Amino acid sequence: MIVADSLKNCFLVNAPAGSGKTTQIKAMVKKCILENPRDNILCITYTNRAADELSRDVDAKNVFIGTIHSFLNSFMKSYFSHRDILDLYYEVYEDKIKQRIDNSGQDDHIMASNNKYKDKYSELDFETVKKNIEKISYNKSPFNTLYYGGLSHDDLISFSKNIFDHYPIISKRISSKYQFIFIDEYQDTMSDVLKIFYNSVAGSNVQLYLFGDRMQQIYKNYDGSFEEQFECFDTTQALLTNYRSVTDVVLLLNNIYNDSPFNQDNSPEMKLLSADFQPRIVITDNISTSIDDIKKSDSNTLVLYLFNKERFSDIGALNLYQAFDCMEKYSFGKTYSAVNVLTTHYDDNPDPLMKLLYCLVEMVDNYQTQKYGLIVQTFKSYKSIFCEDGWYIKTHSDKQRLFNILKEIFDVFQDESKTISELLTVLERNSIVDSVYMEGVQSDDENKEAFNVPVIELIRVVKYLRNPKVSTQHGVKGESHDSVLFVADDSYKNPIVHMYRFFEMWGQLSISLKEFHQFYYDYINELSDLQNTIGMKISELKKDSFVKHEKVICEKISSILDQFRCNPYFEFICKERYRQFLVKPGVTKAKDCLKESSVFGVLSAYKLFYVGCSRARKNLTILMDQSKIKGDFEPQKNKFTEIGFKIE
Ligand SMILES: Nc1ncnc2c1ncn2[C@@H]1O[C@H](COP(=O)(O)OP(=O)(O)OP(=O)(O)O)[C@@H](O)[C@H]1O
Repeated sequence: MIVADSLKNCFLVNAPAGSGKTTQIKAMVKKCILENPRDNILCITYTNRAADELSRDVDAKNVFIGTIHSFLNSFMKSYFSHRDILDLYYEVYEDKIKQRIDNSGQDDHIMASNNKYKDKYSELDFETVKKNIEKISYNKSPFNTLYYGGLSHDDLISFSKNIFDHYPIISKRISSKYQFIFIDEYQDTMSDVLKIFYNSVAGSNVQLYLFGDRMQQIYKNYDGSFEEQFECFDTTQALLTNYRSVTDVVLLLNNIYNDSPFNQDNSPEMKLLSADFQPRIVITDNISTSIDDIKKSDSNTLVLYLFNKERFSDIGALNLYQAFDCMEKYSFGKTYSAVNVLTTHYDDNPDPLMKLLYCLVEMVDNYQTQKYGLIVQTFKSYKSIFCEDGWYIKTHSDKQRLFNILKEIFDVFQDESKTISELLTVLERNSIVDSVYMEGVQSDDENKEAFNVPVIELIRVVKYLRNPKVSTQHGVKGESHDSVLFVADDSYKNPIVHMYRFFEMWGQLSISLKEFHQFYYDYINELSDLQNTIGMKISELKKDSFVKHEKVICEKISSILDQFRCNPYFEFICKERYRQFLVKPGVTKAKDCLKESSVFGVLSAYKLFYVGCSRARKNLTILMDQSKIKGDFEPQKNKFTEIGFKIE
């Protein structure tokens, strides 16, 4: 491993909520431009929206602000037609290309795309594909177009990493081009991306800054494999002023963070303000009545709900939730959950089907309000989704044709009986969506369930998300409000949040994120080690497979018990289940004690609780459901009081 600490050119600025990280990056970029006008500056943001926000008043040619995809797309372009890189491409993708040519599963969509290729080039075999690809490109889509050298979102990153690993000289070109590199939201950045930059700049004079807050980690992009490198970063630059909240809330946040180097003081302006009441815990036996009462006393209260199955059910979008919730690609452990993809704006939506559908919902809105210019702009901005021949207007008749198509789409959305499948048929008939994109959406078997969902459910979710008075766990970041009401809730499936178990643990333990995270990563390493040994997921164990692997499983359980013997997190969350297994070993008990989600659920509750509280500028209320409280409430009550809440 390359050690950077002797060079002191890698900085990790982990700073709590409201400490002005985004503001600081902007200020540093501007300072760099002024002080080092000849230097090049690279600033990687997590979303396109964040990039737009950051670029708003930075206007200099030597600054690149964008997502990792837009950066790699621009940086790798010149290498993508190089012979050696093309050879690496064929090496990496040969099997996939050949499998697609063979189409042994007789997939209709693949057959159609193979025929299309043959129509164009008269034959289709691996050598022909090789002969015809002149360069590789990023196709800005979730799907690879491997016959044409097109890399999808995921493969742009994995293939670029492959290139950097094979050709360190190309990796070094990042550090010879950029003198300052900033990465925002490092906690949600893939380890591969962190490694690309770290490996490039270590040993150089380039200054690499990672900004973010581990406590606000939302996605499962980061897999814990950059921990050793983090140790080499200079962490002395701190942002310890909170510009968002009044003193009571900041003191509370410090207590939740429970890590003295990250203790914040609030700004002089915020010190002058005071809340209408001390942060409070309200315990109720009727959540919805209490929400109504609180909103009546302060109608501007922002209500933070856990977006879970019940919430989708309440807003009339249960079918949509269920269709996505059963998809393997959004199951527990994957980067995104069903809730992520259903609550993310189309700009940054990682799911191809939802990105397309939410784009259409917006177009339909614009159609209704006759903002046709905005519709054309959306078509233009998403060239990988929409087929230019379908929407391009040259003549009056093109205009009329497009208008008719929009009307047809609008009518589908107006009809409560129509399904997503019927909407897709309209799109296909009118060739408005790019054929590769449509093929990707249609041929993904996991989407089948979603095709039967009524389109009206999409509108209900979008409308709900637009309400400025409610927010979800994923919409929470970046927002703030004078009065916040955090509704404490559990969710045992997608998203996994064990809030009341977290409260119970908190009553008994002094929790710190660093130690809790470390335990989580160490623990899941053990679980994945076991899964690798038995060659299957623990959750898929059945009676016979358990018997087959019983010896290995029992050994692992004993070694985990030994390894985490004195770990307070393990003791609280897992130990009882392990004990039960030892009393009477069996498949159910084994699955029960080796469940990653029991640890993850409490960890995610801790982070969510912090993020929720941090959104309040002045008044903060936590609403707890009496019937969901776990264990003895007395120690929990003491904990809440000790950290700055009053209990009502
Ligand atoms: N130096 C500053 N002076 C005054 N106000 C500031 C300063 N820095 C940030 N702020 C304000 O404080 C608020 C929080 O800032 P910002 O969003 O940059 O923080 P953040 O650390 O990125 O937040 P979070 O991590 O909670 O999303 C914003 O309203 C911002 O305008």
